[in-house]
Parts: sequence; structure tokens; C-alpha cells
Amino acid sequence: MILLDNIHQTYRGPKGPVHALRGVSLHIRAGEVFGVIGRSGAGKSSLVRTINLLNRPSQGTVTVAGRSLTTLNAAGLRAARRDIGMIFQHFNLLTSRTVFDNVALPLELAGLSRQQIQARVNPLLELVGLGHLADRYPAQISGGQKQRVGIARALASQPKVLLSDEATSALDPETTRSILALLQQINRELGLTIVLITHQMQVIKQVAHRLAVMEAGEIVEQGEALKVFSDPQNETTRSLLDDVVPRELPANVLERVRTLLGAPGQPPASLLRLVFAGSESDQPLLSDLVRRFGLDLNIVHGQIDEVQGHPFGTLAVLARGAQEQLTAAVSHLRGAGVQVQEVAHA
Ligand SMILES: Nc1ncnc2c1ncn2[C@@H]1O[C@H](COP(=O)(O)OP(=O)(O)OP(=O)(O)O)[C@@H](O)[C@H]1O
Repeated sequence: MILLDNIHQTYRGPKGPVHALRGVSLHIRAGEVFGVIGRSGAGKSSLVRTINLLNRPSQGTVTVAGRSLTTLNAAGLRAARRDIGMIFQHFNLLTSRTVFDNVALPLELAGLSRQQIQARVNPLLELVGLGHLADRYPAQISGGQKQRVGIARALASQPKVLLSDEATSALDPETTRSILALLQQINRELGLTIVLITHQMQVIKQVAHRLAVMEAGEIVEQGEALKVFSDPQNETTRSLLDDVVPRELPANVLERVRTLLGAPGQPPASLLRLVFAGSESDQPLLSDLVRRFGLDLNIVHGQIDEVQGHPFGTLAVLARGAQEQLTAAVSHLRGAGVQVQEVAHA
């Protein structure tokens, strides 16, 4: 659906050229929710604005829905942009227009009649849950409701692609979840391809099927969400994942474990950090460790979450038993697809 090929974006900065994008290539498939994540300044906005040519790249080609945007003239580009809706962090609503009239604006500009506009806007307001607020002004609705207006307006032109530029960054966690749930619903029901950029892994975790991680104008890692979450390859990805799956155990937990490890006259013990992703978390792996390997287990920390409907999480267990059984148990876990990290041993 979206093909970016070798995109470079160089801005003129006060201290010389700023290389915001350095040879980015990306293929986003029809019907998927694709997340782009990175720290501030990584180049995310530059990238997403390349997709509708709000930013014209210094080099490289952009193809959306089979049309090569970089070769179109102004009229061709205007037509192509109708396939691409966009929502923004600060909503960009017109304060002097009602909710209805904000959503109607792109249709008025496209020359639709009042009747056609009503037939298009009313169902959209229902879809985003704002049918009862059509006559309010932006100042009279909440941030989450404003973003719902933004979403309805973006959908008014019946686009094939929806670009989301930090659309939930100004919202509280609860409202963020409800807006993301709405985007998921739209993706499912309308089959819309959604590209969302964010600096929050929580956002990616809730909605993205696949993601790309950006750093200094380049994509440093990309893949299926569950795969990247469970087995990140790049240091930037790992550090961004700390927000949802902390790599380090809390200091008080480590302290308690040290005391347990240091207990005299006990068999060997290992503090194991297990990362579960996908189906292996349905298997009775922990009871295996007790039954098959005769280990004593003490769960010291953990969290199990969901990525794209699959269980995903980490568990820190203190396993105590004969050394060869500990070693065999670790191999058994790894064989079952669990990542095992030995944090401490005594
Ligand atoms: N119009 C511009 N002129 C000059 N430099 C720019 C311009 N727009 C962005 N930049 C620079 O390009 C780099 C990438 O910016 P971009 O906004 O794409 O990153 P980002 O990942 O979206 O960051 P943020 O989350 O802070 O918006 C930054 O160093 C930024 O300062």
C-alpha cells in the first residue's frame, strides 16, 4: 500500500544542513496498523509527512496505493492526497466551526452538496461516538472528543490510508486507550491502512501489527510487534521497550533476592528472568520445572501483558535445586521458546 524507497530528507538549519532522514525504505501493507517509534528528533514526523508529501523528500520515491506521488504534478497530488487522511497531536480543528462543520470542511472544499455532506458526515459522527455533540464548538468538548472530530474529518474523504502524527500524545492514558481502540475498530471495519508515529511503546503495544524503530534518521529495526517485543535486536528498541517491559528488576526485589541467595546451607539457586511471548505461555512450564526437574521455585517479580492478543510478559523466579537440574531446566525452557536470562546465581 505504501512504499518508501531510499528516502532522504535534508533541512536547511541555522548551523547548516540537518539530515532528518537518511535512506529510509519501508513497505507498509494494505490493511495493517504500522507503528513508527523513536525518541524526539529521530525523524518520525519527517517520515510520516513524506507519505502524503507534506514534506517533499530531498531524494527517494513515495508510492501510495499504486501511485508514485513523487512524480505527480500539483493537481495529481491533490487528487492522490484524498486517499490519505491525517490526524495530529493538537487536533488542528477550526474553533469557529461546530463539530459537524469541522468534519464537513474537506467535503465542502471538494464541492459536495449540503445533502451529500450530511449523508457522509452524520454516519461518521456516529462512528466516532459524537452524534450527540454535532452542534458543539471545539472549546466545548474534551481533548479525546476533539481527536474523535479529527478522526471523523480525516475519514470524510474516504481515504485508503490514515496517518497519525502523535495523535494521542496530548491525551491522558485512559483517553489514549479509547482513541486507540477507535482506530483499531476503524482498521478492522473499514479495512483502512493506518500508520501511526509515536514516542510511546504503550501505543505501539496496543495497536500496531508491525513496527519500525527510528534513530537519527534511520530505521534501526522493524518487524512483527510480538517478535520485536519479545526479541528486540537493537539497543534503541530495548531502551524504548523499558517503558512496557522493564529490563532491570526493581532494586528492592534484587535486595530481597540477594538475601535469599545468600542463605547458608541451601542447594544452588539461580535467579532467572523469563520472557514469554505467544503460545508457550499456555504450557505448564513452571510446573514442569517443579515436577520434572525437582526444583523449588519462588516467583519474585513479574508481569504478563498482551501484544496483539498474544500473552506476553516477563517473570523473575528464584529456582533452587541440584546444579545439573538447574542447567537442564534452563535448556528445557529455551527449547519451549522462552527466553531465559540468568540474573544471579549462588
Ligand atoms: N523544517 C525543519 N527545518 C530544519 N530542521 C528540521 C525541520 N523539521 C525537523 N527538523 C529537524 O529534523 C530532525 C528530525 O525531526 P522530526 O520532527 O522529523 O523528528 P521526530 O522524531 O518527529 O521528533 P519529535 O517527536 O520531537 O517531533 C530534528 O533534528 C529536527 O530538529
